[in-house]
Amino acid sequence: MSLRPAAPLLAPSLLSADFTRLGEELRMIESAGARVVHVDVMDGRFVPNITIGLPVVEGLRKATALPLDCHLMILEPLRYAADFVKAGADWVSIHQEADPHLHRTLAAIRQAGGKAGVVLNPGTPIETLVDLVGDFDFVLLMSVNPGFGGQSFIPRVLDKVKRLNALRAARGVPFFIQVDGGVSLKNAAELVRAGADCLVAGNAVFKAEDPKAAVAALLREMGAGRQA
Ligand SMILES: O=C(CO)[C@H](O)[C@H](O)COP(=O)(O)O
Ligand SMILES: [Co+2]
Repeated sequence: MSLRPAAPLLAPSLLSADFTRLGEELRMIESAGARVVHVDVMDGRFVPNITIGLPVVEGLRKATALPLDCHLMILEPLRYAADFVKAGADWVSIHQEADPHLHRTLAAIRQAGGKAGVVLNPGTPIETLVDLVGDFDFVLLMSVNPGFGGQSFIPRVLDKVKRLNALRAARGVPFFIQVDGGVSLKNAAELVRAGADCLVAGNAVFKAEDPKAAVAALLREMGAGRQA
């Protein structure tokens, strides 16, 4: 049994998209080959920014068949996590740093029918997840401090991906590893080689001169990383 999905996934982050044309942006990434959409939900409390909420997720659900990956950067995620699944999210991830009751919130996401993920800020060690292995479907490693798109990748996260990959192999449990923040053509292959299965990219896709070509180029790099 492989512990990783068949092919690495690219999840363009709508945070960097044109919010006046979200339907078109979805169609563009879909036709370019993206198979997941990343949706950054921020509450202005856990992070210093406010973005998307439940009504927008409901709208996105009607506009695309792609899985919606909702990254909740909110305090007290248990209050809303199942509601995001009901609104149309397929994957819901919650921050380790925002929730003292991770086990309960992960169970609520799964019970609502979603894939449950835990997110770790750059400074939060992977060892904090050891006693939850089996209770989540994926781990999202932040490679920037959450709150804003367009920041620079923090290089030491690469080693964190490797260590999480080793932990997965040692435990033999098939969760997938996602990386979010500052992903670009410069680091995509290396991240996949280190063990990442899903890369989130905002600016590298939507702020590129040719976003469709950027998706294709990132997917190519990721494929090369998997083969290496
Ligand atoms: O969670 C996030 C920020 O908190 C975003 O998903 C992330 O920053 C993606 O944007 P970029 O690829 O431009 O860094
Ligand atoms: Co995100």
